[in-house]
Amino acid sequence: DIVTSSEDPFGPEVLHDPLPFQARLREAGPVVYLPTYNVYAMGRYSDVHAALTDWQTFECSAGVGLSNFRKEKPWRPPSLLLEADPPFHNAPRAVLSKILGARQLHTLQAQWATDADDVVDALVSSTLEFDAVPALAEAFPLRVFPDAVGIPHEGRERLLPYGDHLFNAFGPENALVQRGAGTIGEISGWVNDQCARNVLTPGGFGAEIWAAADRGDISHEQAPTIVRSLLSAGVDTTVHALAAVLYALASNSEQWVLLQSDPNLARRAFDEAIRLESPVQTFFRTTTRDIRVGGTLIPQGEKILMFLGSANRDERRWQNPDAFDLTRDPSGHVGFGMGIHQCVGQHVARLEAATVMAALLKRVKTIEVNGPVTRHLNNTLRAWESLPMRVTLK
Ligand code: HEM
Ligand SMILES: O=C(O)c1ccc(C2CC2)cc1
Repeated sequence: DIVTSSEDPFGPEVLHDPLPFQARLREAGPVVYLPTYNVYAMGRYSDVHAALTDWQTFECSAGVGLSNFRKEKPWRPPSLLLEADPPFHNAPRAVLSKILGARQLHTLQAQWATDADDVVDALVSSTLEFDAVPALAEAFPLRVFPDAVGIPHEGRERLLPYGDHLFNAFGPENALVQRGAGTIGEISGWVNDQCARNVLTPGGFGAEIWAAADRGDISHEQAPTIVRSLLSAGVDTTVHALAAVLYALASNSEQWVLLQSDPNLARRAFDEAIRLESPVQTFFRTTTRDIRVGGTLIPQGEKILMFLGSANRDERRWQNPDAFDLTRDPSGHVGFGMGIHQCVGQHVARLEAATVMAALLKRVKTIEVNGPVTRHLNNTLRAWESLPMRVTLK
């Protein structure tokens, strides 16, 4: 009674345009076995949501990529949050929840608003036609986030390639992973060096993690790996999420007009863009026991591939799922995950996006796509290579 599919979700065709495959996956049933990778795939919202919120049955400590850490050595020491389960997950999670919580970010809000105004003003005073990927989606997070973490300025250009390889490495060892393999050793060494106490600026997120170790909330051995979590999860994700919301607004001019009439819709616009594009497309879990899903018995110890992007466009859960619609309530989307591992940095991401959109709304009258949009292929990220845009000013 096992439904199977011989399609390759990590091949270039599906990575380039995942929507047709995801529609077939949802149609085929709650669980579809993919013999190509010996994994069980879920594409429907209800099944993905159920797996994300049942951490006892669908564990993370065997890794949240294709590789099973119980059978293969991880390419880097496991994350103490992402690749950990209770009880080991609890303390590191509590520490980051406190440091990255919405309340803490008020001090950053004013500074980031100024940074966003500076980036937008400098851009539109030099040109009204630009590629939004380098000019905004990369420029703003790389200007504000490394400083918020408190790492030195030297070598920050390594952050994007580090994240690109990290997200590729959750998938199979295909050409995308091989492309990064040559430089990841040097890049990882640099990333690990940025997690040391003595290089981190006082008051930054990194120093706060070390202060939590001084309080005994975590151990000093754990502190650098938790700083590494910020540098791993906090850059490429926000870059491609920002590109997603800029693309959505530029290609749905009536939604841009709606946003201009009510700037408070900016946060909803970001979450709706994350629902629609799902910058983080997929993650895995490993079953801790035999479990029946739909009509399929999944044995213990099997890898489950959850398609967050598919769940976020499931017609069983969303009306007119493929529309970017600021009148819809996007809450409940799984673009930040769900349950005990739900993105602990989501408030940071939302603040970055809200400040950029506020700065654009102040200066820009119209925004439109002004040339071919190209994608950057990655095993896990729905990522952008180029987003040519044209704006007019107020
Ligand atoms: C729009 C940007 C972002 C997206 C789409 C995103 C997405 C996600 C998703 C889907 C998960 C759950 C992974 C799973 O269940 O296996 C997650 C977890 C996580 N995210 Fe984010 N993230 C974003 C930004 C950030 C930022 C800015 C930070 C740090 C400041 C961050 C730090 C983390 C960490 C540490 C975890 C692991 C949480 C845990 O396992 O308890 N993320 N994120
Ligand atoms: O803790 C980490 O290293 C980590 C790495 C990547 C992510 C993805 C989901 C955003 C989350 C956490």
